[in-house]
Amino acid sequence: MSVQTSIFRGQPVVRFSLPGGDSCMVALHGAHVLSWITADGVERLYLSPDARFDGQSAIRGGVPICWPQFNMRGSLPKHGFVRNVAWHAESVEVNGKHAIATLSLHDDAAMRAIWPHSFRARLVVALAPHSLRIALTIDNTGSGPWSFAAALHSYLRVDDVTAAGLEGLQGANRWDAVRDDRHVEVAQALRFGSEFDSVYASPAGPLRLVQPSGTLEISQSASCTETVVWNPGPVLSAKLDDLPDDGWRHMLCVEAARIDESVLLAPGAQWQGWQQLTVS
Ligand SMILES: O=P(O)(O)OC[C@H]1O[C@@H](O)[C@H](O)[C@@H](O)[C@@H]1O
Repeated sequence: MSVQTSIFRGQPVVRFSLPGGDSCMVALHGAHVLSWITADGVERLYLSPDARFDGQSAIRGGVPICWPQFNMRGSLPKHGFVRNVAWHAESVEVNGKHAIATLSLHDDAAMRAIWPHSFRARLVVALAPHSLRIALTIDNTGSGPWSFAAALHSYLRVDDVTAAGLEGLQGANRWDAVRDDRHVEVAQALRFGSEFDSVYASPAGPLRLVQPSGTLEISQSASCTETVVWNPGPVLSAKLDDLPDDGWRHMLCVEAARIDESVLLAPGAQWQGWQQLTVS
């Protein structure tokens, strides 16, 4: 059965919702989750009003999928190439209190020209009351092993990032990419206001994004061994032409990632990584 799509800013999207009112929208381009609105009408993801929707560029906001490379750590385009191509909408199932959308991507000649491996990627977006779970599954469909990095690069919407705190990383090993400095995190709650770009060794427990308006719990699979926290701050925000100058104030990226030790996947083997967001 084919999946019904609609058009959002010129691009095909899949929309689904629960009887209680929670809803979600996913672009086929990049299998990019663009919106998650809870039943109280609150949008939980940040999507830049200046994001490019040209069917080629990475979309600024929502949940970009970074794969098979993180950032510039390799010879591929920044954050890999799957956020720049159209995925296939496989299915949307709504049953009772849950809705699940599945999108997939297979290697093709254009991808093999820059990364000569056979793979299948699948993104499962599961919506439940007050929660969203995004799971990326990678299969090696080729005849030799290959390795990759990955990140679910979620842009969480915040009312004012300077009034928010991110709890749960105290005691975690941190690489501060802005200062190129490694240390153990001492802060009970991270605070934001200038450029923040750090890779943390993932703690065992969930993180909490605490705002005056409420708290979002963020958890991730053990297979995602790092958590990236990114906010461009006012100076970098002004330089990014697909983000308004004050965009930094309304977003915080908390990314479930696999970076420092890449995954080595044997032929026929499978890997999965997920992030779950829960409004508490
Ligand atoms: O602008 P892009 O390619 O989407 O990347 C945004 C940011 O993504 C974060 O994951 C990185 O830690 C940052 O260094 C990077 O700037």
